Amino acid sequence: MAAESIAMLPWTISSAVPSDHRLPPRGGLHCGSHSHTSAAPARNCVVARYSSTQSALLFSKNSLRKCLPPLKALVASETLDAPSTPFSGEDKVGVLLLNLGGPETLDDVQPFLFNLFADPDIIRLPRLFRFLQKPLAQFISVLRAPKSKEGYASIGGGSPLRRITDAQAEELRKALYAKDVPAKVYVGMRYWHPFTEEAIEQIKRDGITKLVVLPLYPQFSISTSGSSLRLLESIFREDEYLVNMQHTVIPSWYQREGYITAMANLIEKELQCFDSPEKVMIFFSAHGVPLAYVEEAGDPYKAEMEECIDLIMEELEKRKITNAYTLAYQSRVGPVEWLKPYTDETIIELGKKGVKRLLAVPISFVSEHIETLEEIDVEYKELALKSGIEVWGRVPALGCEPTFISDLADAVIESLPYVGAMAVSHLEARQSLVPLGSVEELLATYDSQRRELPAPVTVWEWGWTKSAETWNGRAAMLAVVVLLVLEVTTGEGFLHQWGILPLHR
Ligand SMILES: C=CC1=C(C)c2cc3[nH]c(cc4nc(cc5[nH]c(cc1n2)c(C)c5CCC(=O)O)C(CCC(=O)O)=C4C)c(C)c3C=C
Ligand SMILES: [Fe+2]
Repeated sequence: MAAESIAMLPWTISSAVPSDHRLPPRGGLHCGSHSHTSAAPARNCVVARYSSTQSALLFSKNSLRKCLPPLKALVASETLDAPSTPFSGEDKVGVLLLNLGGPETLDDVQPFLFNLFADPDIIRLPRLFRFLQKPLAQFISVLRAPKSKEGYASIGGGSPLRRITDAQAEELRKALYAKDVPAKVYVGMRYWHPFTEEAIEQIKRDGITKLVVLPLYPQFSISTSGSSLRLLESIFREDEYLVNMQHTVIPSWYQREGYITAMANLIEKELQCFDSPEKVMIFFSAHGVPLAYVEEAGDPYKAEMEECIDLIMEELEKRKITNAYTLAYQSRVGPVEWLKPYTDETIIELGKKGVKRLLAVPISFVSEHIETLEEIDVEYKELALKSGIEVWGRVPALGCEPTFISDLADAVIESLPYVGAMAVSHLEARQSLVPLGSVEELLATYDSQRRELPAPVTVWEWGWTKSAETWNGRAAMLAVVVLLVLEVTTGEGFLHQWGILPLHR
């Protein structure tokens, strides 16, 4: 998706954490971060948060090493509960893979887009205007559909996501079985079939007693895993069976050895296709998110992404592969600032700097999808060749790569003793296993940043105060309504400029 080609009203995303789902205040810890620049190996950044009442943590082995003193202190002050639920033969284990979903036919495109834009984790309206969420989603999805259909038509008439995710589920089931863990594996999509609700119905019919929830996004973002977990939380809350079913969530797994190895294998293999592999710049392209998600709402996505890339580069270094590399963010939407640098601008810059060989590595998603098959393979390749890059290559998405699937199976197995445990308190568990927690705990972890914003004020103030945010939001919505009316009546404006509405000839 080209940045300018997506219809959305991004100024509505003033904050990505809905206040109506807020959980009680908890303690929070941030332990460092860094910015990432081209070719300079940025060292391990940290995504470590904790809640003082229940210890849901998101961090990796490496980040733990860096943060050890404060975390040790934290652990010492907590009750060290053993994993509470020994795993018995009576248990029926289920694994729920969460994914985004994609339209399977061109007729699915508009309703799929409606579901996406109706998600408050994608478009956030100020509270006063929440009732407009669905009409707005309808409006934007109808406007966007023709362009989006073009993209899906060019990749064969629909998204391959369901087929690939189903295959991953089947391979994961087999890998678990081979490791003596018979389990059923379900697929729950956020915006298209099979919807998460459908998967949950099947889980209930099958009488699953222990569930491992595994979002298929290596790095956590409010807009992806967060959105799916929020949905899951609301489904769990309303259902007696589910309230009593034990579960645990693996919120992100970008730091796992098997995943890192699998990514490094793919990169190493693809480098061999170039005539001078050592002269190739490795170009990690991650899906972007609006900057406000990271800076206002505490989305760990950027930090996790940077750490993930450090780990992959460290692994490659061990294999004596020391190529220059860089990270950029693709698929931005509308005029607000998204995570930078942007992929398209970076490609142009690299061309200007005389880089001749680029190997694109899609890093935020484990299946081929429209943004790899169309945006990277067609749009960015074309841009690169125009910008002076002479040789372009692309690493395939992981799909059903055996090392990767086997590692996912290990992640599930390692999480099993913690299914149903209220909190993960063991230092070793935190150090060596996937970070775990219940849906509720994990949703609470990314609330920490927001609580650190200035206290609510009653008078108008400029800046990021709650009052200012509210009034900015209201003013923005009024402006949106006025602009939309003007746009439709005059045939001119930003939607036409972005190519979302056709220009009058
Ligand atoms: C980690 C991956 C992804 C993040 C982060 C993400 C955030 C995000 N996306 C949009 C808007 C759209 N996304 C669309 C499709 C889409 N997005 C991802 C992944 C991430 N999105 C995937 C895998 C897909 C589906 C691809 C497929 O094959 O079907 C679309 C629709 C596609 C189109 O119209 O071209 C939109 C729109 C936002 C606004 C956002 C963060 C706030
Ligand atoms: Fe997206």
